[in-house]
Parts: sequence; structure tokens; C-alpha cells
Amino acid sequence: MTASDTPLLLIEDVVKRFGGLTAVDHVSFTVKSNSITGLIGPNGAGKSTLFNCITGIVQPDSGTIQLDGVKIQEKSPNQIAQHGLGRTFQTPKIFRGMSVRENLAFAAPVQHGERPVSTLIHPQKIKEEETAVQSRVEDTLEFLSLDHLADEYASGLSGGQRKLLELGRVLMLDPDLILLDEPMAGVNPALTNELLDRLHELTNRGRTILLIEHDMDLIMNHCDRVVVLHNGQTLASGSPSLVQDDERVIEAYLGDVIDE
Ligand SMILES: Nc1ncnc2c1ncn2[C@@H]1O[C@H](COP(=O)(O)OP(=O)(O)OP(=O)(O)O)[C@@H](O)[C@H]1O
Repeated sequence: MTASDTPLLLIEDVVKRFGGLTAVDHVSFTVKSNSITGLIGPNGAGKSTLFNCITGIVQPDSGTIQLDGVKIQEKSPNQIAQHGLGRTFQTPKIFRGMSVRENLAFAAPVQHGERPVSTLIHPQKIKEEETAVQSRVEDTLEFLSLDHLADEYASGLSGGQRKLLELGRVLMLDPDLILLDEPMAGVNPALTNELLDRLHELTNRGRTILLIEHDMDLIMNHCDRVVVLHNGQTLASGSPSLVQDDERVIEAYLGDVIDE
């Protein structure tokens, strides 16, 4: 395998049990840099549990998870985030009592200015850091077309705008790999298109995206690869067209989704 073939994320034989239930059952797949990969499967297939294993919220019982060539399965969520992983949740984690701009600024990595002693010792450095954060906030507002809402309270945003803001908070950490848990659920079509444009733009800028989504049109039209989970196992993985035509996937999952 050459360096350029090395996947950004490697999931190998990962198992996670809750008592007698095997939620993730020997799952293996890879995610290439600068791609969008869709993780799909019926309710209870193990998608969120796998996300939790990747982000360090739960520890897998066995298997290997590598991010950019480094094993991360025994690291803490903070260490994994510092290693270049960002994540959004089904329900956005934002501060409703803060403005959009404050939400973004607050998501920036810990700065010297937040430590009182540093403020006295390195005033110039702190000023530079504050300027850099402000500039990053403005860039993020513009990138996500949230600039007109910058001073609004997050509590006043629509569901879709909250999802954009949560993505913005993740982008403030400048992650290489972004995990999105149902980013389009409850988002109106105009904002969904906006969000999809941004996701493609992020891959053009060198980011990599792994997303859980139930909207099949979106998965088939916008993902480079699809991984299908069923009963905790990898039922299929490959290009959207390959997965769409896979008899096992149609029988176990797509049949139901299309009939709905
Ligand atoms: N903390 C937990 N304790 C016990 N069982 C759990 C826990 N978390 C998940 N499970 C179980 O593991 C299985 C997989 O759940 P998971 O939430 O990962 O599925 P999912 O594919 O994300 O489903 P959905 O699409 O409904 O969100 C389910 O049977 C669920 O009940």
C-alpha cells in the first residue's frame, strides 16, 4: 500500500457489546481522504454506536480504529478531537443562550487568554490569538452563509440553521475528518442544498466526511462510497450504484426504505 492509498480512517474488525447484545459486530471498512462516505442501515443497525466508538465516547471491546495512521481506540474523546476529528450529533449541541458568533468563538481550541496567568505574561500573544479566532469566526460565518444571523441568539434559529451552526462549531476546530449524524434530518430542501454544497466544498478544501443519513436520494447522489450496516454487521460497502444493486442490501434495507 503506498502512502497515497492509506485511508484517513481505518475500521478493522470492531466489536462493541452491550451486555448480551452485539451492537457492532466485527465491522471493517475504510474512508479515503477528501471523500464523502455514507453510513446507512435500518434503525438499531449500530451506526451511532460505531460513531461513538470512533469518537471515543464508548470503547470498542475489540478491533482497531486508526485515524491518519494512528490507533485511536484507546484514546479519550478530547485526544481524538485533537488528532483531527470533529463530530456533530442528531440533536445539535449548541449554546442556545449565546449568539451565533459567540457560539463559534466559544468552540475555538483553548487559548492562552483563557488562563489568567498567561494574560499577564504574554499580552501580545493573547491579542494575536484573539484576532485569529475572530477572523476564523468571520470566515466560518461567511462560509456557512450565517453572517446575517451572527448576532441572533442560537435559540431563535430554525432547525436547519442550528445544524449549520453546529457544523460551524466543528469547523472552528479545523478537523481533517468530520462525522455528521443525520445532518439533513428536519432541514428544509433549500437549506439541505446549501448544506450539501458546503460539504462538497469542504472535501475540495481537503476535509473528509463520514455521515449517517436515512435520505437515500442524498446518499446515492452525494456520497463517493456507501457502507451498509445491518444487525451490527457490514452488509455491503462500495460505490452508491454498486450498493443500490446489491440483492442483500435491497432485501435487508432498501426495499423497506423505498416502500415507505
Ligand atoms: N448504551 C447502550 N446500552 C445498551 N444498548 C445500546 C446502547 N446504545 C445502543 N444500544 C443498542 O445497540 C443497538 C444499536 O444501536 P444504535 O443506536 O447504534 O443503532 P443506529 O443504527 O444508530 O439506530 P438509529 O438509526 O435508530 O439511530 C440497538 O439495539 C440499541 O438498542
